[in-house]
Amino acid sequence: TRSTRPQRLLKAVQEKAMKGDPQSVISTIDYFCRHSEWAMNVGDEKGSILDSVVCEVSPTTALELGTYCGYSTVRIARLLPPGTQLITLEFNPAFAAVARQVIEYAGLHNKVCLVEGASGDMIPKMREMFGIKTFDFVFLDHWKDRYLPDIKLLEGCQLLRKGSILLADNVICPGTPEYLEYVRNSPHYKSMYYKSHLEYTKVEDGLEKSVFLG
Ligand SMILES: Cc1ncnc2c1ncn2[C@@H]1O[C@H](/C=C/CNC(=O)c2cc(-c3ccc(F)cc3)cc(O)c2O)C[C@H]1O
Ligand SMILES: [Mg+2]
Repeated sequence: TRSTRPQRLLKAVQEKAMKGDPQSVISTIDYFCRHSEWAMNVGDEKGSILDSVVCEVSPTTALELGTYCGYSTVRIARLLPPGTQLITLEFNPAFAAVARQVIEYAGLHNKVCLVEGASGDMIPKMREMFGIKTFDFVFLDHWKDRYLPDIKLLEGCQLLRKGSILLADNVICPGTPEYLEYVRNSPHYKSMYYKSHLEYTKVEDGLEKSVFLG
């Protein structure tokens, strides 16, 4: 049967990127998505903004919602100092299988824990599974209608602390109107918008960074 797009993306990484070199894995995926097949990775332009926020926060504990092929997982994990951990949630086993191999190829498996499951089920289990007290940084890039319920769940499970940073992809395209309205109007968040473009296109999109105020 015909391969899937994530499988073809993985093949490009295994054939063209340098094993153990996260930057070459990132560049290979960006080249593949720009010149062969578009895929819904955060991409190089928004990825640079993601990099700058991760470096600014330099989180000890980080959570990613929606691994997909592991592109942003590699972007984040490559910037984390030793002893820190990125937990990434993915409920599609086929995507998780590709992501595991992309993360492994980049040599970042010791910094990443990919958990197969739905965010709504797994978030309440974070403390018991990982001994996590709170998350310093959360990257949201999963189903857009799950952004708002999941941050309310993070709040409810006391997994955010004063100063925790949320960074959300696609707040313009495809768009996350309920989420934006909430983080921009709630007294519990200070929010700012980073204008950019939809990955590999000229269409406007952006990232919303929100600081939890407690
Ligand atoms: C609840 C939950 N738990 C765990 N994993 C979850 C989950 N919901 C989705 N996931 C996983 O995250 C991934 C989903 C990501 C959803 N992202 C998107 O739908 C998405 C779509 C576009 C886009 C823009 C314009 C267009 F014309 C077409 C597409 C661009 C993007 O950057 C995106 O992230 C894969 C899925 O299995
Ligand atoms: Mg996205």
